Amino acid sequence: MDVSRLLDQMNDKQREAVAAPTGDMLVLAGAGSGKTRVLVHRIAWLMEVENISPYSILAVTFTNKAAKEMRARVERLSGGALNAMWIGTFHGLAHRLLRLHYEEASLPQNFTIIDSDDQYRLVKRLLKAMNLDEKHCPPKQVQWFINGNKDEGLRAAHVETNNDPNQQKMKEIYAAYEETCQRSGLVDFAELLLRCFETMRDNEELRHHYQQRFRAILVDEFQDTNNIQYAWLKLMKSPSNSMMIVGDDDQSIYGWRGANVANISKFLKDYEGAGTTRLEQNYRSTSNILNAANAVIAYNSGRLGKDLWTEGDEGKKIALYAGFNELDEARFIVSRIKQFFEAGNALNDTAILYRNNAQSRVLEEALIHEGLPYRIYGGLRFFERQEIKDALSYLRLVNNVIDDAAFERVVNTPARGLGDKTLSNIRIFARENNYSMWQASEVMLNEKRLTGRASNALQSFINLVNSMTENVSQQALEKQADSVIKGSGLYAMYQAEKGDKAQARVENLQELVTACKQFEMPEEADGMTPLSAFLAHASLEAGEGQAQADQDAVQMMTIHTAKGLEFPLVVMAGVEEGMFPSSMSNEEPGRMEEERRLAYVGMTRAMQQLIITYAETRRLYGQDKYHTASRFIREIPSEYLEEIRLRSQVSQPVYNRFDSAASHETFSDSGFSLGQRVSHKKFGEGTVLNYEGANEHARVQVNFDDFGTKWLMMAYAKLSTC
Ligand SMILES: Nc1ncnc2c1ncn2[C@@H]1O[C@H](COP(=O)(O)OP(=O)(O)OP(=O)(O)O)[C@@H](O)[C@H]1O
Ligand SMILES: [Mg+2]
Repeated sequence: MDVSRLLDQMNDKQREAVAAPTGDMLVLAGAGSGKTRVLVHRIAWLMEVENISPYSILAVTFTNKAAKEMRARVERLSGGALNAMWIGTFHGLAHRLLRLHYEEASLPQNFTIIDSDDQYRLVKRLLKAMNLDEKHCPPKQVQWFINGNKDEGLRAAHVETNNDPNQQKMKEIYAAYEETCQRSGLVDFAELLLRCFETMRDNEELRHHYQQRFRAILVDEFQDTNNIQYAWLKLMKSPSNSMMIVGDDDQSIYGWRGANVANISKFLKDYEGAGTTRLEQNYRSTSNILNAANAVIAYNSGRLGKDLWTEGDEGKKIALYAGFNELDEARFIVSRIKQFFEAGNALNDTAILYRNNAQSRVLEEALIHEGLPYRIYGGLRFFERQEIKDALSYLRLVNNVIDDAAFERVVNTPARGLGDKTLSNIRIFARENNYSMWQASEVMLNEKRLTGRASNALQSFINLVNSMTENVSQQALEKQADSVIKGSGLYAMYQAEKGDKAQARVENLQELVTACKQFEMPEEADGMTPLSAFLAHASLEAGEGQAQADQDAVQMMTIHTAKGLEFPLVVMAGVEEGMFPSSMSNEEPGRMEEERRLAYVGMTRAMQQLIITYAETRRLYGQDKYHTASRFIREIPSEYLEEIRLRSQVSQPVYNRFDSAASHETFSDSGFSLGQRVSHKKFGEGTVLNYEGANEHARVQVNFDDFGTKWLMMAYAKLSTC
């Protein structure tokens, strides 16, 4: 049997781990040192050398994408399909076990999995049934409470309330929620893990069966396991099987969701015979990138300590660009990606990483503008996001009340007590009389065809849209968006919710106002109102840009989503204080160090080139905010950095150390530069935001104090400096 290929292209330490005698083992190593590669080769080794059947292997990883990739890599190495092998995420594997053993788990055979939105709705219904006010018990907070306890393995009956009335109330709701789910056969994500754990814990026969079946358990990204996941792994473990865990304490980035990096030391304590292998050579990144990342993470305390080095080339320095604003930043990023692409690289090899999903919008627009296809992972494109579609639907109604799709979407969002029955009556009446839903509603109200409650709810919706139409249609576009988002109750609805998802929705709504502010009327919009031109832009954009399934495309995602992946060119965008680290990281102990680990994860995704950008002013929540470079940039020794600066004729206010020479990219020969104050005969004074083209084709974008943002032809604009 030739197993040398399993040890090819491996250093001594890696080989040691792949070919170790069976036993428990920890591989603790920094980014790009080949942990995942070792794990994949170890699986093949166990099958071929230790004669362990694929049926007896259990491999766990963090995302479905990673699980799929891992299976493909093992199958390639061992040359055949391995259907009997269990590879999956914790949730996926727990689901599989519960389907197989629903009886032991006390679940109906056809139990239903509910996602976070379903869970939210269920909690809301429950609160109503219990006569509890959502103001005092916000549904998101209830969800947070339930899931947090489940992640710690606590049922309602186990929750300690310390006689705190608030906690007691939460506990009561949790108990009622458990009862409802059990009665209706519903299982939420946290329940998958907890129920699976309990089933294995309480059923000795079943536990023994799996302990014997799974002779080898392997876990990737172990640093992000939470307590219930670790407890479940422990149940699967017996003295006769072995467990290999690989991880990196410096890449633990899910603490905010209950992940517990201390599980690594717990593992070593729980399994005393476990050996530890440290991999220290990085094969992914150039030495400039790696040294910079090492320097940043060195600012954290309490690390398990690792030395990471590379034999790789020094490579290019990390390019650092300070955009004048977020538009300038996006334009720079896209131009660099274009250069990389034109030099013969694939777009698939480029990734733009950001801290929050809301940051994608400006980048998406810049990519579309340049005709570069892109793909967003782990999230929807901006104009397809639920809250954005809700807000746009209100704007669509303001623009045109007979828009039925918009009507249907928001007539009961936020909830105003309109039931399915009433809506279906309106639909039927509209169809029979060839009315739009809006017209049908008005007629039905006039003719008193609806019951009191439904009629009040519908009337309040009609009044709301009417008053929006009257009050806002004369305002500037971004004012219209702002009034509609607030007036509709959407903003308040998401703001009242707790949790990161709701927070992201609030940010996205604010970003929509910014999008309106930055919107420029295209030439073909002649005669259209700004609102209808913007709505056309939003729906066109929703259908544009996003790449086809296997099309070469720029990869866009949050840094969290990029964990474990690698790309030749990585751009980290929006690396500013307040954005990254996020402004909330000062509030909770340990959050700042978690943000720094996130910076480390982001930087170490880059193989050949890393570009870090930030914007000195950023329009956030409708206001221009001055930002300074992130502390993480300042933590990179300057020898690894190259600041991208071109000539400039104006000096900027000094916001940070990179501004000392204050020379933003300028457009040659025009005599103007970004950020400069200029004056126009008709529009008055403003600030230069952007430019494109050259000579007689040059266009300049100016944000006029009284007229908003406009693109002007340089040749005709006759701008003067102020
Ligand atoms: N001995 C080796 N020789 C050549 N290339 C290697 C070697 N070991 C790993 N690599 C390559 O280095 C890159 C990083 O490996 P891998 O993704 O396994 O690292 P990792 O430690 O899992 O990283 P992360 O912490 O980001 O998950 C991959 O492209 C891999 O193929
Ligand atoms: Mg990995």
